[in-house]
Amino acid sequence: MTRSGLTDTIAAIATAPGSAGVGIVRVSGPEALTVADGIFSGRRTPSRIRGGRFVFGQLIAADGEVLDEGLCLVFRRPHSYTGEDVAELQTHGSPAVLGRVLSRVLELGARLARPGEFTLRAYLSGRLDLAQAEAVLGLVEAQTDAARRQASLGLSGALGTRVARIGANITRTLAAVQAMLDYPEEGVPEEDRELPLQAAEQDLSELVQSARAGQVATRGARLALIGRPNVGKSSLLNALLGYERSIVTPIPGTTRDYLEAGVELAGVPVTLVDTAGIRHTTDQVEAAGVRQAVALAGAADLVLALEDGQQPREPLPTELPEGARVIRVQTKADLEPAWNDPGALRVSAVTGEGLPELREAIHAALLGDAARSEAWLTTERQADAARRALGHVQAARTLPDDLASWELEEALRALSDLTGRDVQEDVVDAVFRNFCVGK
Ligand SMILES: Nc1nc2c(c(=O)[nH]1)N(C=O)[C@@H](CNc1ccc(C(=O)N[C@@H](CCC(=O)O)C(=O)O)cc1)CN2
Ligand SMILES: Nc1nc2c(ncn2[C@@H]2O[C@H](COP(=O)(O)OP(=O)(O)OP(=O)(O)O)[C@@H](O)[C@H]2O)c(=O)[nH]1
Ligand SMILES: [Mg+2]
Repeated sequence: MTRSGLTDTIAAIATAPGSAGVGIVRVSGPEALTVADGIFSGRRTPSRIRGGRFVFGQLIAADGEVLDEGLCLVFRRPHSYTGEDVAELQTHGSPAVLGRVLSRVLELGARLARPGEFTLRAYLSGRLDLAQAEAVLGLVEAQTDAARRQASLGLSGALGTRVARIGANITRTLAAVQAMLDYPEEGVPEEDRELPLQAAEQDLSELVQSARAGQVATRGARLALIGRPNVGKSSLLNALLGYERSIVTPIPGTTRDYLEAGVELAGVPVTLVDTAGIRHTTDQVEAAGVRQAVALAGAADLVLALEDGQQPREPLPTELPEGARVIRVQTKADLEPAWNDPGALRVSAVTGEGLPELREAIHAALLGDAARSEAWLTTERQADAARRALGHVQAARTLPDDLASWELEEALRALSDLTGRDVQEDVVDAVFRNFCVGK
């Protein structure tokens, strides 16, 4: 996508394909209002409508046929989403009406917008930074409330504010370091050099940690139920789902193959994975299931490690993968417990006791403090920039002044990549390629 096309007037259907009460064709660019003049007939022609106002009228084809009745809503630059003149033609929302309106608009001189081009123009006119543009995409694609929430925070510019604060701290240290290099005899108070950098490091590492939660909220998480045979894995999966998905019997070794089911937990799309009970066995089929269970635990974002609350404790014959996030669960809480461990959540799949606490713990493990955070990193591109900035800040804290100064400059460059103020064109193109036409 080149930036030279900004003199073009672009148009697209802005609403989803299919039938709906209302549909919108959006036109943006220097000729937007004169293009709208050619199709819309009402009390005022579009180029005479004031910004922020709408007029009711008819949409007219080239041969004079009335295509539909509708509204023309006008925005005047720079007070529009794109920062350009914009006319919205709001019609009844059928593909037939919208298709005719769009082709008339194209005949009148607009060109079909490329994917994301309206938002690209908002970015190029300085109305949105790149992280906000990514948040727009997140809002359009949000499938859950958690995804919507973080995208909405991103669009508000909260991330930009936070990044600016980090940048200001790094700049303060950079100034102090450079002053020390230039006038070594004068000396610089430690709080001007060390404290802002500490704050920046703290802020950046929180941001980097929020990236995992941000991606979990958008893409969802895999949660594996692991434990010895008969501890109640399949029963707990069914209880979390609210329906009988997995077979439950009193016979140990009931689940042999793994099984997946989707559910929304605390606003996050979660895939629950039921697995074979882990034990040493000579049965080849069961042994394959056991190997699979261990592998599934390794691939999961979170492991629920279940132990039978009513049986004497017996450790798993295999170690859980290193680094796995684990919630320990003591099952069958409705029965007399055979052991006590404050580190395990007591849950009953039969009475539902402990389920709310378990859901809460899952939410906390998946989203953690990021759930309350002011701004999250939502894309791998942002996470990468934040990690690079953090690496340079950490390096600067250990290096002598001349080298530290270079690291700090690199950190500032990585930060500006994050919100995308002066980034390379190919980075911008990669972001907007993911959009749909009309956004
Ligand atoms: N009909 C319609 N609904 C929509 C959009 C749209 O383009 N059209 N949006 C598109 O994504 C979103 C809203 N985003 C928008 C952001 C800024 C402006 C805008 O005109 N801003 C001007 C004027 C502000 C004001 O009057 O207070 C400005 O900021 O100067 C419009 C929509 C969601 N709903
Ligand atoms: N009272 C009580 N019984 C439970 C509870 N959860 C499971 N059970 C019983 O424990 C037995 C085993 O339950 P499952 O859910 O099949 O256990 P599992 O861990 O999936 O077992 P495998 O698939 O064989 O590894 C069944 O008889 C269940 O009815 C519970 O919370 N309370
Ligand atoms: Mg089972």
